[in-house]
Amino acid sequence: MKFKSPPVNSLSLEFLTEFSIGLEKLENNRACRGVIITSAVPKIFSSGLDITEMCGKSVEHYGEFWRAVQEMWLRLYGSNMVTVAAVNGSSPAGGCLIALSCDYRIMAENPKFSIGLNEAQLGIVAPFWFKDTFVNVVGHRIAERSLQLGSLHPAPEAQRLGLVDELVPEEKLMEKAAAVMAQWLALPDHARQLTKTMMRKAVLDRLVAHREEDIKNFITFVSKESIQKSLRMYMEMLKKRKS
Ligand SMILES: CCCCC/C=C\CCC/C=C/CC(=O)SCCNC(=O)CCNC(=O)[C@H](O)C(C)(C)COP(=O)(O)OP(=O)(O)OC[C@H]1O[C@@H](n2cnc3c(N)ncnc32)[C@H](O)[C@@H]1OP(=O)(O)O
Repeated sequence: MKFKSPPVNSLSLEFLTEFSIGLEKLENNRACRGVIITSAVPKIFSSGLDITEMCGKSVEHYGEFWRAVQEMWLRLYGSNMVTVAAVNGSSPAGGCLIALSCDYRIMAENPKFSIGLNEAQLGIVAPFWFKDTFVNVVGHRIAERSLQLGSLHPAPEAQRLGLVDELVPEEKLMEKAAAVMAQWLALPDHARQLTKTMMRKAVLDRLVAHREEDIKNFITFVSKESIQKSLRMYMEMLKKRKS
């Protein structure tokens, strides 16, 4: 799957819905045993959740948007397929969550590309299931420090922390991703799938059990004037940085 929503592959409601439907179709296709996720937008894997979806909209919209974010994660993190992220650009916040939800992460070895859960820098808080996914990849201590500081880690640092599994030159990324996919697909599906479920079930079940509460929390949180102000200021900062 190649993300192609310029300029930055931000995860809008429309993008998330299309991504989830795409994953569902592949999941139901018995001929498809694995998926490599990458980007067709130069230098950007995904800029994370579309901030405009969280600014100045109705309560109903926030609810619909958050359900779509949850749905995407439940499908990807809970997928029976082998999932490999070929991270060919920067990947903050929700973009990082997509990579973390895959079975294996390969990143282009460009120190200008960074990845991490930077929510704290926006004045917002990563929800518990973002945190759980992060902890399952890098461990509690690294996740705690990185989350509190809202760190975006340049590719070499991300590899040192275990946030990505390996770095390769950009031109070799897809070749390497295909080789990793072949290695994982060499195992019998049933054994690999049951193992994956065993490792991920508790974290998936936690969101399923608290899904409606999580939506309510998101709506309450994002509707606060202080949070709206932080998000508006962040968007202005992005635009100013450009000019
Ligand atoms: C206690 C209870 C807690 C419950 C709380 C529940 C939930 C709250 C948590 C919600 C979770 C949110 C997770 C997220 O994903 S938030 C999004 C975080 N994303 C970012 O911080 C990335 C911001 N973007 C960048 O850093 C850069 O844009 C870049 C990705 C590095 C690319 O840089 P560059 O190539 O230089 O491009 P520009 O910066 O010029 O951007 C082009 C264009 O795109 C707009 N844009 C960028 N990112 C976003 C985005 N995420 N959403 C919307 N729009 C974005 C940018 O403003 C430019 O627009 P203009 O061309 O119109 O100026």
